[in-house]
Amino acid sequence: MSSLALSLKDVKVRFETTTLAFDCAVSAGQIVAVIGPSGSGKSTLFNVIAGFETPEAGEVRILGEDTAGRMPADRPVSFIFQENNLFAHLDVATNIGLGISPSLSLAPSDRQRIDEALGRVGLAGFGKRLPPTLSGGERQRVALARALVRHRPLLLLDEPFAALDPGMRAEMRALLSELHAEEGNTILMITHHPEDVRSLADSVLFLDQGRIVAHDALDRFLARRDLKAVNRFLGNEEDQVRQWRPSTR
Ligand SMILES: Nc1ncnc2c1ncn2[C@@H]1O[C@H](COP(=O)(O)OP(=O)(O)OP(=O)(O)O)[C@@H](O)[C@H]1O
Repeated sequence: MSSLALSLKDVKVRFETTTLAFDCAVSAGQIVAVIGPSGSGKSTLFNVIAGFETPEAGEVRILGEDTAGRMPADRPVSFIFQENNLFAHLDVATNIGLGISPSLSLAPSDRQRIDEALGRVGLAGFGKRLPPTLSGGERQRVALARALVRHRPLLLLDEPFAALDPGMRAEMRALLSELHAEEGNTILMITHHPEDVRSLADSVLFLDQGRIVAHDALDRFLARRDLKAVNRFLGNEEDQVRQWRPSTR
């Protein structure tokens, strides 16, 4: 049996008007697409895993360790959002350096790691640039470089390519796929885009009304017809479902 990167057991989050409940187990090394209708709880799930939201009950384990009481910075997790991942007034190298040391006490070897990470994401020589002078795709590459130098085993991506044009989205997917092959990390990715799912995901976590109602290998998930919420989300027609299905990988 493969080891677990993540497990949530009887986790409950209560907001004023709604309660969310999460149970799941994710094997190490997987890329998991997190999908579901708006308001189904995808961001809340990520906030619980990253430690930005404290559940009122239940257990969140990352690599087998209970995360109770552990601050976000102390969790073995990196997070990339749709936008605003970078400090606008700090240059690119410094933004990446924060991934190594939040107090920016960087040794010469760390500077070398930053340069290597920049090269790895196709941004060699960009270290002195300020984020507002970069394109959206370049900024997301910097965010990926910062995640790279952190070497955290769990990477959470919340619509990381949403603001990019289709060409850049495809480039970022390819880059993410390469980095995943090198790092062997576990990736959870919230996305609304079928092409993200079909080109990257091993499995799908599907949320509806604050619950994880399905967690299946991608092919199995797309073959499901037993859940109304999934049918509603994917559409009933075969050509609607087909856009989520990998053709060649
Ligand atoms: N801080 C909060 N206070 C009160 N309710 C909240 C809070 N955060 C989320 N919720 C509620 O919890 C539910 C799940 O929200 P969440 O943002 O996790 O959904 P989502 O699936 O990420 O949605 P979207 O795809 O639209 O971003 C929603 O009903 C939302 O209104």
